[in-house]
Amino acid sequence: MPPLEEPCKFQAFMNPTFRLRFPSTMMVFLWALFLISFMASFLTFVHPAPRSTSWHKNVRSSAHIRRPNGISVLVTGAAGFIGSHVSLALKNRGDGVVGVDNFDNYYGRSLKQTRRDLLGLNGVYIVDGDINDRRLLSVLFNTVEFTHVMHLAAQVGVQYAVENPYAYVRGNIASLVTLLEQCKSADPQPAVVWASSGSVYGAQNKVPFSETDRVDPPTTLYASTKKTGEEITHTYNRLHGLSITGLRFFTVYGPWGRPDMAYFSFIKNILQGKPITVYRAKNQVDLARDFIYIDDIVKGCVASLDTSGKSTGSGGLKNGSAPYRIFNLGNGSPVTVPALVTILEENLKMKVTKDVVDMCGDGDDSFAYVNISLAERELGYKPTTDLQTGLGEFVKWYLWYYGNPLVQNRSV
Ligand SMILES: O=C(O)[C@H]1O[C@H](OP(=O)(O)OP(=O)(O)OC[C@H]2O[C@@H](n3ccc(=O)[nH]c3=O)[C@H](O)[C@@H]2O)[C@H](O)[C@@H](O)[C@@H]1O
Repeated sequence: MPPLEEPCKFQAFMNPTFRLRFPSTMMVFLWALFLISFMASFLTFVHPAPRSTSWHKNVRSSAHIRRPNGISVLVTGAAGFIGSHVSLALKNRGDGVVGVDNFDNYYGRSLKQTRRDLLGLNGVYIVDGDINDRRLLSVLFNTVEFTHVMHLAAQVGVQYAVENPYAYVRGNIASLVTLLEQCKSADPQPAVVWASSGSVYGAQNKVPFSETDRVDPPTTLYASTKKTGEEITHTYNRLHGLSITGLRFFTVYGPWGRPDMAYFSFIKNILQGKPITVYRAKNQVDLARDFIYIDDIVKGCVASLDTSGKSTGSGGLKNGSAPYRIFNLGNGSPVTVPALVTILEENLKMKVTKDVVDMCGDGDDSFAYVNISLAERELGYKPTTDLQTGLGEFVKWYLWYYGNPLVQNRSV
């Protein structure tokens, strides 16, 4: 330590204009005090400290279990399409449910805020936060002893990945690891059920897709992040004893759905008298999807939670093997996009102009046809809503929620 009167080495690099005379001990103390308080207030702003008393009260009340042998679930992405439906179903049967959602504006916030408000009326509290925030997760897990985590938060959308690839790394990989790290360290550890994706099957020719098939190569970045998620969760199962169930959702649709998806954007254009774009695969083959109604997906999610088995680790160390499962959740009956459009036209009693565009390359999976026998056997999963009925329910909801522009001349 140089003698006090000698200017310390650090000052040799400071801009002469701001070079200070070597401060007295009191000055050093005051500077240090200032810097500590500045950093503390900055961190409080950027990383909010544990919430207020009312925040804890809301979280605890929302997590309260009201049925014998009920479960207490943290639902990530709870303001999302599937997340909001699953949260309500769990709450209605008497489970404890706490949601967390970052309310990102991928497809606008207002629909998410409305879903949040409706869940609030049903006793489900959604924390406005990002699961990449380790402090927030730590506070949540110190406030509630979650038995399960239903991880539905993700950056979704197949095409958007081309525009904003970084959102998929942060939303589907970084956030998954942050969440799993918290689950690993929790005592007791929760069981984890999370949203993988049917798109992991990529350009596979063997149909119908089965869980035992090799899943590569994925054809989109979105699918790659979901496939990576399956590898990462497998690691946390083997190393730390987390019970993991991955659900490969296919094309989920229904009331309160996602405006970025085809069925949703189609109805908007039809009602506004605008044309729609119908993509076709190479060789002018119609694209087909395994459309699955939201109520059937909710049953699959709840059954996965109920059969998850227990995580075995404590303090991050594994004590025996824990279940690792993957299930296809679809309908098992692919429908082409033109057929979907026809059903919408019949429901609306309107015709739409279709701009048919042939896709170049592998920017999308042309065909999705799924084998759901494993979920049927292990989860008692049985889809009951066909596309005609499901789309009818969606159209009714859409006209109720947005109003019918042909009637009220309201814009969506
Ligand atoms: O199966 C899945 O895992 C994925 O299903 C959907 O992805 P996708 O099937 O591509 O759903 P849409 O974006 O609604 O597209 C459905 C079909 O309509 C086609 N499409 C889409 C938009 C459009 O304007 N025209 C059109 O023909 C797409 O190419 C696709 O074949 C969801 O958006 C993903 O989050 C989900 O992970």
